[in-house]
Parts: sequence; structure tokens; C-alpha cells
Amino acid sequence: MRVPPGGGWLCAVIEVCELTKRYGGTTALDALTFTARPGEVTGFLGPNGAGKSTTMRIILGLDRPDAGTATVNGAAYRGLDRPTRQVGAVLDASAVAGGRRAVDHLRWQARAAGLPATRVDEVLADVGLSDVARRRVGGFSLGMKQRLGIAGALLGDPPVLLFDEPVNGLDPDGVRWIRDLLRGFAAQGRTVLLSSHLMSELERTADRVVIVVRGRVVADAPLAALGDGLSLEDFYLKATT
Ligand SMILES: Nc1ncnc2c1ncn2[C@@H]1O[C@H](COP(=O)(O)OP(=O)(O)OP(=O)(O)O)[C@@H](O)[C@H]1O
Repeated sequence: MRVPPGGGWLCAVIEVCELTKRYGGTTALDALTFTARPGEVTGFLGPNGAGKSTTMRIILGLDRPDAGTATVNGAAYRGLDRPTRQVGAVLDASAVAGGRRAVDHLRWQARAAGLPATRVDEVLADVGLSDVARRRVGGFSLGMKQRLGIAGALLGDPPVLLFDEPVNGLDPDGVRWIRDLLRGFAAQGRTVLLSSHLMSELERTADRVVIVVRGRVVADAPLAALGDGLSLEDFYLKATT
């Protein structure tokens, strides 16, 4: 993986401010506010339907808020200069065309984003897929698809990375691999936003946790400050009930 470009990553925050989103009569986000900072994995936690994926989609410019802002490095996604160099994401790693070879999938992604094809071999190596690069994605296991999704997110070597439930369905080796990778990203100074339902996994991976219920933040704290003997699960249940 590359060394961070001089200094710029220190400003690479995700700022979500008073974000509100309604779908018909459903309020998915209700003035949601939090910040994800560089050098940290921010765990994004909440019950089903709390608004986590909606928040990520809005940060990535895939959906529009009714009110409030979501910015990366101070700009909304649609206003970012060369956005794939600033933010990468894996929302649903299984949503990839199975007929393509892994290397072709990444070449297509790189071309669409105006990124050099030389990055493809680099990111394949970063995620440990070099040996299967010429295999068709349809034959990939879930863990391999997750790696391929991460490779795509890394093409632009962005300082900000978003992952929506990346370890769901993975075996213990895959879970540990993702954990080490995300910790490594944070150690490099990247900003990592990670949504997960898996409390014990978040406890091992995140530096701080933002808990959202019905589109509102009910807790936002460093894991180290949860309190004596309080597990993340205890903290979560206290915050959400
Ligand atoms: N495109 C949509 N159309 C209508 N309602 C939607 C849409 N997307 C999300 N919602 C609703 O918005 C709310 C928040 O959904 P969202 O998927 O963001 O929650 P989540 O926290 O990611 O849930 P999960 O943990 O189950 O993935 C839910 O009530 C959901 O039904």
C-alpha cells in the first residue's frame, strides 16, 4: 500500500450534520450528526432500519438528503474533485457481474474513474487476489468478492473508506483479514467508517462508536471510554432501549 500523500489526509474527515431523509411517511434520518476522523475506525451501529445504509448512500452521493449535509474533506460527494481519489466504499460486495474476470472488472472500474490501469495490479496484490485475477468473478466465494470490492475501493488510494457490513457471512479467516486490513488503514491515517451488527467484531476493530436509532445518534463515544467493565454490547443495549 502507498504512503499517505504529504499531510492531506489529516483533513480527511467525514462530517454528517443534521442529515434528514424521508421516504414517503418514513423518516429514515432525523437530524443525524456525527464526525468520522482520520486515523480512526468509526463503528456505525444500530438496529435494522436505523438509517446506516441511507447515511452511507448520502455520503457517497447515491441519494439526496431532504435537509442537512454530508461532506468528505469539506465538500459534498458531487462537489469533490476526482471523488474516487478521495473516498472509496464497499456497500454490497456481492453485487458484481459474475461473467467478468476480476482483473477486467477492476480495469473497467479504473477506466471509468480516470485512474491509471497500473493501479489494478497494485490493488489486487493489496487484497491478496493476484493469483486469481484472471478467474471469473462468478466463481468467487463471498470472501473473495469482499476482497474484490475492497480492491475497487482502493483503486484511487483514497484517504476515506466506507464499509457497510463487510464481514457478514465471512469465515473466521475472512473476518480477521478484514479486521487487520481496516486497522491497518486507520494506522496509515485513513478515515474508516464501518457499519456492522457484530458487536464483538466492532469492539475489536473500532476506535469509537456512533450508535444510531430511528435516524438519530443516541451515543457517540470512544470505545476506551465506555466505562468500567461495560462491553460494547452492554453499552449498545443501554443506549438503544
Ligand atoms: N429506497 C428506499 N425507499 C423507501 N424506504 C427506504 C429506502 N431506503 C431505506 N428506506 C427506509 O429507511 C429506513 C432506514 O433504512 P436503512 O437501510 O438506511 O437502515 P439500516 O440501518 O442500514 O438497516 P440494516 O441494518 O437493516 O441494513 C428504513 O425504515 C428503511 O425501510
